[in-house]
Amino acid sequence: MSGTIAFQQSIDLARASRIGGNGLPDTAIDAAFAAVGTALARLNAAVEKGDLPLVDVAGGSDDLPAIHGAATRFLGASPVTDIVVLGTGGSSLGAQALAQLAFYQVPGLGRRDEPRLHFFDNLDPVTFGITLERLPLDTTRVLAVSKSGGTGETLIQAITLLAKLDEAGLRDRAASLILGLSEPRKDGKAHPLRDLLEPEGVQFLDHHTGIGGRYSVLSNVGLLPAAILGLDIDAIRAGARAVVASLKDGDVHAIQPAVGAALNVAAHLEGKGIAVLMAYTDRLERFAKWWIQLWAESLGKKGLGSQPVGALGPVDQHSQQQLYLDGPRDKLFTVITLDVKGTGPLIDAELAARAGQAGFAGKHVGDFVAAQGLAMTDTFAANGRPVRQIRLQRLDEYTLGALLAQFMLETILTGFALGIDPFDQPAVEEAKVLAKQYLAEGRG
Ligand SMILES: O=P(O)(O)OC[C@H]1O[C@](O)(CO)[C@@H](O)[C@@H]1O
Repeated sequence: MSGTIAFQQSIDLARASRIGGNGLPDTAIDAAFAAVGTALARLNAAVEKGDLPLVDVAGGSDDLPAIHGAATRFLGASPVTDIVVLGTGGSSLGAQALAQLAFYQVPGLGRRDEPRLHFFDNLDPVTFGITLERLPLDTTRVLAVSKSGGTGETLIQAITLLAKLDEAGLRDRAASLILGLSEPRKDGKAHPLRDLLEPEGVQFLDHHTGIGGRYSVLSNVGLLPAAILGLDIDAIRAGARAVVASLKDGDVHAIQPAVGAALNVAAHLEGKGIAVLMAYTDRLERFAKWWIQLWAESLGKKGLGSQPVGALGPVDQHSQQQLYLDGPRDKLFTVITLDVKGTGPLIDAELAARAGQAGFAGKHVGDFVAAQGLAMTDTFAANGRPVRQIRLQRLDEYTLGALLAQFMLETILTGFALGIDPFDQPAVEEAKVLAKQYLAEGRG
């Protein structure tokens, strides 16, 4: 039996019938649901045939003991002060989204406990150089992730790190300090990351060959770092499983990824070219980053697709709200709120009165944030800006697993419904190849 879906979704305030003429007309939403119904049948048939391993993995649990075991071996017996994850795009962003549950890079707070966590998904000579100097290498563990094994950034980081170990007299310990995660070597073919690290004795876990990087968060790519951080990966999967199981529920209007896809398809039909995801919790800041890659790389093809924008509430109310409410009517908004009423520090009544804010008195910080999320949603609607609401009771592993599954499935269904292949990314190769050529030629 599958569990309950960890969030509530409503598209009511996206409808023109609710918010006026600039909302999405029912005719567009009905047409979108018809297209998504066909897309859903295609998706379910592909799952049935075993052609969509990402869905099997998201809904399964057989591989979890192996991931737990790998996490234990990775940490080893001696104390670990720092964990470095090398990898970019889909080899990093999903793990970062999960790591925010353990307060990784949460704005204004960050993670204070050891092991410290470093995701090097962007290549910056200054940042990487300084961190390499500062890292206590003998108590650092490195996870090098790349589906293809050929990504320049990841390779350069791995090469320089290996050289640093050498310099520190630790190269003979590379096998216990580094773990790789990549596709298996194909017969007779070069595999740059394995070719680099395996001669040092570095072990590799296999990246599922049938799961693209941006869809890999619920595989060992996201769950190994999560397990290393002590997150409950079984609960992450359980949350995802509930969403996956709902795909067979029958009524397309009640299947949450299908509802989300229909909304986006309707927005497409109405010429809204920008999708904004605004979450009212710091711990979903990386989730938005993860979704941006998922959405952009999956759907931005052949002149189609919408521009994903990540926003954080309430801070972006003080940055982008003016444009959102009064700028071009080209956006579909998704507001994710967390039930934070009654949580956080109490606002002292006397001090609130002194600041002339009697309305703050006796309230909690969470009461204000909850009021802001609702006020923002209602203001979108009042200004005729279509907005989808996703409400979370709590933010934990189960909920995040559900959200990750929801947004991956919604993306696939949107692609299928619009006639876009959501699994390839033909355009990204060009600049990658050129960059390696320019590097060899000394250009830049
Ligand atoms: O996991 P890899 O093969 O290193 O690729 C990293 C990222 O680079 C891309 O290929 C884009 O350049 C993404 O699709 C992918 O997630």
